[in-house]
Order: sequence, then C-alpha cells, then structure tokens
Amino acid sequence: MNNDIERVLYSQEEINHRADELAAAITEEYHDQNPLVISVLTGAMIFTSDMLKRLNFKLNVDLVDVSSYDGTDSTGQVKLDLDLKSDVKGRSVIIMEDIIDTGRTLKYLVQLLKDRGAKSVAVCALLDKPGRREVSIEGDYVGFTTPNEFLVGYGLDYNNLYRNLPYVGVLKRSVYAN
Ligand SMILES: O=P(O)(O)OC[C@H]1O[C@H](OP(=O)(O)OP(=O)(O)O)[C@H](O)[C@@H]1O
Ligand SMILES: Nc1nc2[nH]cnc2c(=O)[nH]1
Repeated sequence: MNNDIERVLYSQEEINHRADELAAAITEEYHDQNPLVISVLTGAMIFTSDMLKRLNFKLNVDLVDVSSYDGTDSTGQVKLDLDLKSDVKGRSVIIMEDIIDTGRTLKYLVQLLKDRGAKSVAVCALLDKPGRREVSIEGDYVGFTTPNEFLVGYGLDYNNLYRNLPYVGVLKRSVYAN
C-alpha cells in the first residue's frame, strides 16, 4: 500500500499537533454552547475521532453520509446516502470534514442544515484545497491548505482504499492514470 504513495504530506505527528490547535480554538468558541458535532462519512471518521477526544465539554455527535466522487473525479452530484438522526433546529452545529475540494459537498450540507433551522453552522476540515474550488465555501477551522493533488490516507480514499494510512499522502498518478 505504501508503494502507491508518491510522498507523505502530513505525518501523524503533524496532524496530532494541528488537531490540538484546532480543538483549542473550537473549545474557546463552543464550550458553553452544547454544539452538535456532525461527522461526514466516510472520509471524516478518523479526523472526527481525533477531534472528539480533544473537545472536552458538553456536545452531541451525529453522522451523515454524503458522496460525490467516482475514483479521483467529482461527479458534481452530491448524494445523501444516510441522513442525521438529530433535529438541528436551533442548534449550534460543527461539521467535521476531511477535505474541502470543489466545495460542493459542504455547500450542499451547510444549506441543508440552515434550511432545517440550525442556529449556526461552522465547518472544521483537516484539509483545504482552495485551488480547486468551484462553489464559494470556506472552512472556519482548517488544518492544512494543500496543493492541487489527489490525496489519500487518514480517512481519504481512492475507490475505498487507503483510508487506513496513518498519514496524508499524494497518490502516485500511475495508480489511477491510464
Ligand atoms: O469539496 P468536494 O469536491 O465536494 O470534495 C470533498 C468531499 O469528497 C470526499 O467525499 P466522497 O464523496 O469521496 O465520499 P467519502 O467521504 O465517502 O470518501 C471527502 O470526504 C469530502 O466529503
Ligand atoms: N481521497 C480524496 N478524496 C477527495 N475528495 C475531494 N478531494 C479529494 C482528494 O484529494 N482525495
């Protein structure tokens, strides 16, 4: 599996350190708001787990599953595969994402939550690729700003592989180009 990686971009240690910083900023803002933390499956599960262990105050957790990628390409269509269990009306919501790329996934989700009456919606993303943005959306808490390359590991997949790599790396083009 490691042979398919061109280079490591963010090591486990770097991610841990950045997660500490992000969690401190979120704690300062949300410690007395009992927020609803929403993890966007499947990619965000590892990052969400890391963050939750650092958010040491009263909060609720829910999951949503949306998908829009086929291999390395965005289909442009965001599909809601699994909905939330929680009512978000009047809640302060924090979305946990692994990556903001075209921005379509988050644009869709933020709008959905606002339409359902959330009091506020913030986005916390491990990675942000602003060079590929196609719709206007920004993360409120962002771990790393990345180059325009296809990344895997730490939850991020290519055809549902590589999610379990303990770092974020660039996938070799030879793995997906033909
Ligand atoms: O900004 P965008 O271009 O919308 O890309 C970001 C989304 O793409 C990936 O999800 P994917 O659709 O691959 O589903 P997954 O989380 O199940 O891997 C990633 O986890 C983000 O949710
Ligand atoms: N695995 C993976 N999924 C993505 N979804 C949007 N951008 C990316 C990316 O760079 N890597």
